[in-house]
Amino acid sequence: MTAAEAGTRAPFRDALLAAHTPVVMELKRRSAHGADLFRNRTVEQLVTGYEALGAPALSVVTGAWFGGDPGLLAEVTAATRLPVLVKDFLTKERQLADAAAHGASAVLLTAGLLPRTVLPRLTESALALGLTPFVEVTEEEELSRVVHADRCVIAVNNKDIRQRERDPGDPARSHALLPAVLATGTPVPVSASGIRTPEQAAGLLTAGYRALLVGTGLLLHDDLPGWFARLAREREGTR
Ligand SMILES: O=P(O)(O)OC[C@@H](O)[C@@H](O)c1c[nH]c2ccccc12
Repeated sequence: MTAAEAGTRAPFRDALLAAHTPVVMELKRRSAHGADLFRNRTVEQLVTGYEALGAPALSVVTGAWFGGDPGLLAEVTAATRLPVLVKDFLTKERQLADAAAHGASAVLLTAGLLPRTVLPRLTESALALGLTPFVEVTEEEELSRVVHADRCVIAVNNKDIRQRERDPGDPARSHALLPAVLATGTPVPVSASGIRTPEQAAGLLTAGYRALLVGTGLLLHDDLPGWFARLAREREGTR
């Protein structure tokens, strides 16, 4: 698929809002510890598997820390019509334009790593390019820097990006920050990273998160239909 054809993709933010199974499913080649996560599967096989599970959107880690490379985005967007989020440490307008040119629908903006004035500027550039800013925070204070929250996805990262995500991650952070995230006015609060079990996932959705982002937990699980069936049952039980 060419980037022009990719214009038919649903906007990333809207896809999450409309999702039946609101889990952004991630393609990440390696864990922060260097463990192989693709496990001999091709991009195409992973994408097809995620689509069959009802993914509303995909995430692809292009950063070298996680075994990624810039070509991975084009491979993923060529394999799917789902909206795709690029996860990398993006700091420049040029990188956002490149992501858009390669078919991305959303870009990661890491609030804690960007200088105070840069986050608003990149948020505006992303919106002007038709990209959903996926703004990731780890602390309440970082939320005060967010602009245009109504047009952004705001995600709480349960892992510590300053430790290069080598910690296991704790969904308790998402539970603690939810009121502050909602107060920004984002329609799509997301909990990201370190979500391993369907029980954790259901707990976060029941608490009020509109969507989740899961990478390692899915990539290392051998019965994903079972994982999602369990998530559905857990959510049903709390309704
Ligand atoms: O594999 P996990 O624990 O489910 O996490 C996914 C995702 O959030 C993580 O890959 C990530 C979070 N922030 C990032 C920044 C760059 C690259 C990757 C990331």
